[in-house]
Amino acid sequence: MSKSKHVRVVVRTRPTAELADDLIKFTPDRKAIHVHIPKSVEGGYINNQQEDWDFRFDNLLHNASQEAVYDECVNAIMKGLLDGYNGTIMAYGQTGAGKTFTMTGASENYKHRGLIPRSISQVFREIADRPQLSYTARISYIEIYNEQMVDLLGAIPEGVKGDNGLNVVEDQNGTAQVKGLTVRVANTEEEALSYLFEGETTRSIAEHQLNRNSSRSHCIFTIWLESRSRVESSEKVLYSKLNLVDLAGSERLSKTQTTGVSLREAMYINKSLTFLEQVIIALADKKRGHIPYRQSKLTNVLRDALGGNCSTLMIANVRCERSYIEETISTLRFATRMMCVTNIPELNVQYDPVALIKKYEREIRELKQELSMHDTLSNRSHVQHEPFTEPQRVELQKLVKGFLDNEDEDLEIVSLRQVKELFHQMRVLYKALEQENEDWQRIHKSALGGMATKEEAHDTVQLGARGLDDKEEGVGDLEGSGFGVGLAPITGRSTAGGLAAAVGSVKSTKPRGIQKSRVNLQATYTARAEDDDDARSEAATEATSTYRHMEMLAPSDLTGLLPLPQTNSNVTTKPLGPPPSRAEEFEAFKRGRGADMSRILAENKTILKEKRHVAKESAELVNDLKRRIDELKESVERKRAGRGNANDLQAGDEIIIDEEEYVFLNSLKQLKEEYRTRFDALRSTRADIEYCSRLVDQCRQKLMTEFEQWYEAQYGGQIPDDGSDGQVEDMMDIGEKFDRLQMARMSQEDPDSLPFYNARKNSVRKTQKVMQKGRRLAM
Ligand SMILES: Nc1ncnc2c1ncn2[C@@H]1O[C@H](COP(=O)(O)OP(=O)(O)OP(=O)(O)O)[C@@H](O)[C@H]1O
Repeated sequence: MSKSKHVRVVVRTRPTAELADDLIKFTPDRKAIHVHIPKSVEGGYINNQQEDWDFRFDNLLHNASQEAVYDECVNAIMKGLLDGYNGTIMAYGQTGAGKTFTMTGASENYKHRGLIPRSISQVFREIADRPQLSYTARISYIEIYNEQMVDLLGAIPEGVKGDNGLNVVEDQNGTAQVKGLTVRVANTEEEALSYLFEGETTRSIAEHQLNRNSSRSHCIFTIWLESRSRVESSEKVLYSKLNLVDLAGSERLSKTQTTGVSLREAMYINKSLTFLEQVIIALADKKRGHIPYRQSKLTNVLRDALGGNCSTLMIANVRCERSYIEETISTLRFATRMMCVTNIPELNVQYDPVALIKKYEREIRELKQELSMHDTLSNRSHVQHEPFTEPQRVELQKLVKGFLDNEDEDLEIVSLRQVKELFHQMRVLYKALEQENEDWQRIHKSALGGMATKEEAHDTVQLGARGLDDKEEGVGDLEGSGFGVGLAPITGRSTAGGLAAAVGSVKSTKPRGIQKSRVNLQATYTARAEDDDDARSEAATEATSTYRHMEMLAPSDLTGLLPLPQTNSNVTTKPLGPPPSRAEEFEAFKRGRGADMSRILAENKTILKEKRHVAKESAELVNDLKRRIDELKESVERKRAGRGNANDLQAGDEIIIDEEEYVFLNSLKQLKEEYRTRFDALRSTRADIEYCSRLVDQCRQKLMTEFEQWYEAQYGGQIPDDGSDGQVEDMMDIGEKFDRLQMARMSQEDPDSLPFYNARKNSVRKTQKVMQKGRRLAM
């Protein structure tokens, strides 16, 4: 059924007592017809060009019974229909040649019933004979009259115009469908037959009401079948249909006029049959690309029967009386052309999505069972095939983070699902980093915009000489002096002069008044963990999240709290005499106009102090852990050395360790885990400290800038009565004072060392900045 097949054509003659046997001869094999019309004959036939015609068809049914016609025309197509192939049987011929008799038959006489009722009966018989399949039969019946479609199973049409809501559309497979057509389910043969009769009734009512001639219309009765197996997987659904088409009379226009058919009707009939002929000619011409199906409703609706995926059969109904010889030749010529049309019958299979999903679920279940069996047999029982849970995702993210931080040398790959999740987590981290970077730059820009020289927070907890970034020894290495917590070395500090020189103010887009800024603090340090342990403790996460949403007041939140300096000389009232000392005024300023900022500065300092304290304790703990780890490592090394040379071992020999070494190794593992946890917590705290320091600096800067502006507005460029240069000693915190003292001491001891000192300080600062940036990017 998958090979191309030409349209089968069977000629059926209407029985007559006046057979023109001198003009029409049938070959003994009943496959061919010879028509002979001698030139100058009486009776009015015009035949100047040709005398003889030979037509060959698939079969000739002369004086055949309805049953014989059915057996010849329908049996093969019916079998295909039940198996999922489409079929079309159409009756073509002049008016009165027996098309309707062939297709519908005489409704009052059971013996003379036509192909449609016989097909219905056989469909239900076949369905009953195939209990292994579940069939659904549906019926539709459509009439095309003057290029208008009428749904014969729908409401009786009220007017002659329009298609009564019917529309020919193409589905996704390019198959034409009549949208809006009533398609009724027929559970029994009787039900299906009742639809046929209902359609006939509607047709005759319409004929009567609208003054139609039913022989001028095309009728398409369709049996739709849907089948699925009751025993096998039922997601496979077969769809098929059988079109039983009774075409309008094919007589020529001149003839219709003589028989009283209205010109308009005759033109429509002629037109649609001409289009049918054009389609058939186009299909017969293998070089033709375009087939003009859309020219008429008939060809559009029947497109899958004409050069499509249907098994198609045409019954050419002819009359063999002398007076109809011309029409008979015309019908036989059309039928001959029709034989050149080839169709490629195809199985119409679709898959029920719901049943398909059920089937796939079943298959997946079975495959999982098989996979888990396989895993067990190949010692891969830890491999997970289910989607990852949220905690597992968090764990994987930690793994990725450790890998990116160089803490873990390798990521152990256990399954494709895990690889995908790792990549996903990598993307998540990358996005977070990008966002963080953007946020940081924004904060940095707005908050530090005014800080010209004081670039680094000077009270930051400093690492020891071999700090967090020491790639070889790791954090807290005692040999490298471990963590140093407290005052930073002098190289890490800025000068009081630098602080005093800082100018500018921080702009804020927030409304006036204090606002708390929620800042996402993310540890920005990169450190290499010493060993290849991939387990990271939850405590680290907790430690990070404790400060993640720490609320501190940023100086930018205070914009508008401080009084704006009054620069308008008309408004400012300058006191007479030398201005008071800046220090005194600054103290007064902190109690008055700058009270809020001063308070916030103090609060931020307190928070910073607390965090330093936490960091100090944390660093001590980490150092202690490191020391214990080193001790244990040495003990393990000693044990190993005592075991002798590993080279002495033969292949397959097992290394045996004693109980003490086992305890050492166990403790070592636990200590390392704790070390990582503490280390992560420390790193998180340090990130918080860095941020807090920055805030403290900003607050201080803001307070001082506001004060300077206020002082300038108050006293202009007057020299204070204390003779100071305007620097505010009181504004310096202990770190700044320390810096200054150092500077003073060094300039006293060796004034030449100052440039060196300053250059080194700047270089350290730059290096710190670069490293910080690198860490941020690596996170
Ligand atoms: N094979 C046949 N045996 C007996 N009677 C027939 C046969 N073919 C046609 N007739 C009779 O001929 C008459 C016209 O037939 P029918 O209506 O089927 O022609 P038609 O081709 O459908 O015409 P129209 O195009 O007008 O619909 C009917 O009365 C029908 O009973």
